Amino acid sequence: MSDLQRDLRIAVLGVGMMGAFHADALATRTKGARVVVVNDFAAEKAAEVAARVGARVVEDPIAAINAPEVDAVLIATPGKAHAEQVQACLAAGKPVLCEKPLTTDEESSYALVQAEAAVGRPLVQLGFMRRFDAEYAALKDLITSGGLGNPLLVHCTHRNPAVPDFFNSEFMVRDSVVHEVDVARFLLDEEITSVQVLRGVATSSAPEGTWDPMIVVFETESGRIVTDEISVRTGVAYEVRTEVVGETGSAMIGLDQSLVRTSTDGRWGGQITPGFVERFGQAYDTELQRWVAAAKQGTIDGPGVWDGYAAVAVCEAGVKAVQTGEKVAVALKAKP
Ligand SMILES: NC(=O)c1ccc[n+]([C@@H]2O[C@H](COP(=O)([O-])OP(=O)(O)OC[C@H]3O[C@@H](n4cnc5c(N)ncnc54)[C@H](O)[C@@H]3O)[C@@H](O)[C@H]2O)c1
Ligand SMILES: O[C@H]1[C@H](O)[C@@H](O)[C@H](O)[C@@H](O)[C@H]1O
Repeated sequence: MSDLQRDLRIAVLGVGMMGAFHADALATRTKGARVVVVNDFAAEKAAEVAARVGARVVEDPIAAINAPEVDAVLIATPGKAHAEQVQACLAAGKPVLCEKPLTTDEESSYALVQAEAAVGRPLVQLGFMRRFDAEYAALKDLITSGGLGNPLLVHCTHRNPAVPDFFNSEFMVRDSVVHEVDVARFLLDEEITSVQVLRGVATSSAPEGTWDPMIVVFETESGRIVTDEISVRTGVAYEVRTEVVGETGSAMIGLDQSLVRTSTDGRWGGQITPGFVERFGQAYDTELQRWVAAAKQGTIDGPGVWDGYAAVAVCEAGVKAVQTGEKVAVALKAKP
């Protein structure tokens, strides 16, 4: 049987909330894929997921990547573990789907850009799943086809109902705002050149010293402005909206994607998606299916290592902007 005919054999690293979701999707909903190795620092989580998907546990993450039966790797460990694990995938020449953020600092992200360039082919795909969401794809098509005229402004809203206390303002930028950084780059097809963060009154549920919500303002190479409201403790639901204002029209997505309006007892109402799995379920599945098909051919099909690096560089400037209240310039290094 040729490589393209048999299932892609995957190692999943980190089977917490996101990794367990991806492992189940690979095992049950993705064509041509098989999870053969599971790794997690928490042995009981690894054992539970491995038993469910019919894989074996490998206790060391680097050994899991290098296991001879593994063709490709999905990394869903926390961001601070990504640099070493993605490097190991590149060293082994194995395609990898790495959850965002690529790493937690610009230098280590750029080292991965260089390491992939040394390999000579794209192997690293980033988990910016919004690019695979039907609404974001339609918005991108509308812009590309000229349906809004020249895009002038992008307004984003990103609200999570609740997060753990370690989610301080810096983490909000690196882990949450990173999605809008990629959305802006994807929709406008240009780099971000500066970041400013407006820090207002914080919600009483935020820990001392954490600005939640914040308004992040980006400028792009051509001078366009992108705004992002990031709120992670609304206590309400998962709300992700994006509006593009162009010269001849505007378009907004995420308004009521799952809002089934019901009318009973003289009242009307609906439900907002409670979390990212409900909102982006289709996007995660499409992302995985396309990655599996590409990885079988030894490549990627989606945002790559440069997109991961650029997003981390913008977020690093964003962290400085949070700390200082100043507008901070983004200077990307050379693209190999
Ligand atoms: N694309 C999305 O919408 C989305 C949603 C949620 C999380 N994420 C990303 O997925 C990643 C994981 O987030 P999560 O919410 O699932 O976190 P989590 O804490 O629920 O899970 C992380 C798991 O990794 C394990 N782990 C930690 N360090 C490890 C290491 N060095 N090697 C092996 N295992 C290790 C932990 O024991 C834990 O089980 C993060 O990068 C996060 O930003 C993306
Ligand atoms: O890791 C999660 C995930 O990326 C979600 O999509 C985002 O809404 C959260 O803010 C973030 O913390």
